[in-house]
Amino acid sequence: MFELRDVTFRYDDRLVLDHVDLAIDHGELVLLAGPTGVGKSTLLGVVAGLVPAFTGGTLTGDVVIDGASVLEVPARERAHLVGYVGQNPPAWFVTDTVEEELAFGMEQLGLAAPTMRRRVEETLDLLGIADLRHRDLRTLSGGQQQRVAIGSVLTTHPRLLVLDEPTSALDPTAAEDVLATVTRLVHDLGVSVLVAEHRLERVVPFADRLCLLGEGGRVRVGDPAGLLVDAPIAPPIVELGRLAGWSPLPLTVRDARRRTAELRSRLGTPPDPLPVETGPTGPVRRGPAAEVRNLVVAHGPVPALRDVDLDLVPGTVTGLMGRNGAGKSTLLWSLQGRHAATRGTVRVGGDDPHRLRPEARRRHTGLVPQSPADLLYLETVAEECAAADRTASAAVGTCAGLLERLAPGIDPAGHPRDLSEGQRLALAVSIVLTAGPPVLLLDEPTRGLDYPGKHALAGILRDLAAEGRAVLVATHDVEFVAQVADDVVVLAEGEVVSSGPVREVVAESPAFAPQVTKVLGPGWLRVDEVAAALATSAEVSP
Ligand SMILES: Nc1ncnc2c1ncn2[C@@H]1O[C@H](COP(=O)(O)OP(=O)(O)OP(=O)(O)O)[C@@H](O)[C@H]1O
Ligand SMILES: Nc1ncnc2c1ncn2[C@@H]1O[C@H](COP(=O)(O)OP(=O)(O)OP(=O)(O)O)[C@@H](O)[C@H]1O
Repeated sequence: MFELRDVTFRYDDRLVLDHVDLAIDHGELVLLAGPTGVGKSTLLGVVAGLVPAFTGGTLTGDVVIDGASVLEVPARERAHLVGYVGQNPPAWFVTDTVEEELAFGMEQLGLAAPTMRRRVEETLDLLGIADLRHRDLRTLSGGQQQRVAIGSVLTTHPRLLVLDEPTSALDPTAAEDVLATVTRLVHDLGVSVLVAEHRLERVVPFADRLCLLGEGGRVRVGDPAGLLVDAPIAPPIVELGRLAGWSPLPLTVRDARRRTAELRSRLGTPPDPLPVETGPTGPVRRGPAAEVRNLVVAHGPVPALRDVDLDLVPGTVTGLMGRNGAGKSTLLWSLQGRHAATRGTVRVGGDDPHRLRPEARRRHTGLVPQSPADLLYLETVAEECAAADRTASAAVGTCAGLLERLAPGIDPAGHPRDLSEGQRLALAVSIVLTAGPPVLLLDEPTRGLDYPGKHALAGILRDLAAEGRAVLVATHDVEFVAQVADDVVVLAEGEVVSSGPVREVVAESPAFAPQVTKVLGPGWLRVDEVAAALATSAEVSP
């Protein structure tokens, strides 16, 4: 049994956790949720012994594991009790290769060699990374790194597993597999798990209880379905349930499907029926802002992209999806110019971006990288925003205005290093969007963002597209794609395996379908469409 007892934590003048009590039983999975920057990572850090030791700030209260206080036990010595996976796996890697990383924690615990060997093999299989075992950690894709990080704590068989946004870099299928693996440990070994996650749709089905952390640092803990009735954050399926007046709220697609007959009868046909084979309709599209033809890009012997064709059209938001390691980031960096084409061509605004100087590249494209900290180098948030406005010759306050829409309430005098993951991402996105180049590339831009933040980002990207920009978003967040994308391109092992209008592509593939499509069938993507259809049908038949 694990407990936080009356924990209060503050950074100087900012109260982050206010008299928090939380108990987690053996074999229980608790989901921690709350708005961007509210203090979820801080709470997990308290449990793992990182806060306040590595962050500063003042902590009162107690952290208890199996009846004994661990407050005075340093993080390193808590490692056999608490397995912690942070938000940015590469920052935590201590070795060079996948196998070494999986073994490292066990070596620290002094486990016998045969045990270590067995657990490494088991974990490689469990997480589907056996073929990566000898790879250099730095060359792995984001999702591959995430799996290794989770594997490296699983091998130590901790009593409590603490995971900070473990699924944000994982493709939908991998996310489900990893959570199922964790749940199996919970059940078989009685491990306790505390997971912080914004994508509630992914984790709620696995959660025994929900802990909601609100502004002001107060928590509410309880049964997920009960708490979500009026929680400020809710996955699409819960919003759908609230709209339809379902009680108790369904938390899984399966539960929701059983209740849809009545809702469907009120809904009529989907908003934008699947296009029939009559060719494109709608506004005439202009020529592409970026063109990729027969592109092959190899990192060493194995090509990461094989014969890829892609057009990015002004006025369009394109979602780029596909399994971990499918080649999404490689494609973005090829469009940006960092990667050279091994074969084939890339043209952005008519030029080969790889041959351009950095300033010229920036005029053509803006890229928000997977690790947003790479873009930040100044001392305060305000300085970053002012520099972004100056560089882009944008009106003073442009960048700060974008930031306020994405993640409200950030202290402009704060250091970017002290931002939460979602706040830092919002700042990086704001800086790139301030420049407003004709082609915008975003690599997994919803990490750390709560539902309102994602909604705001979707709105901003739609506005930029409406101004005539071409936007390409690589993401595993199927709900975000449903909100923002016109078209979707799916990569598999470096090849384009499907592309077209979002409604068609996601309806064809269960892995990429958002919850509303899974519940109501092809044609429906978002809760707001369902709400609009219900309003119309109420007008027609009062
Ligand atoms: N060293 C620090 N000094 C001052 N404030 C800090 C420091 N570290 C974090 N903060 C602030 O504390 C708050 C909580 O941050 P935390 O990372 O715990 O949030 P979070 O809920 O995990 O966010 P996200 O959803 O983005 O992951 C944020 O507002 C952040 O700006
Ligand atoms: N420097 C490198 N050396 C060897 N292989 C590499 C290197 N960089 C990337 N790769 C491999 O190329 C493939 C494509 O990687 P990429 O980062 O483009 O995938 P991704 O679709 O963005 O994945 P994710 O969704 O996990 O972020 C992966 O298998 C990755 O391991």
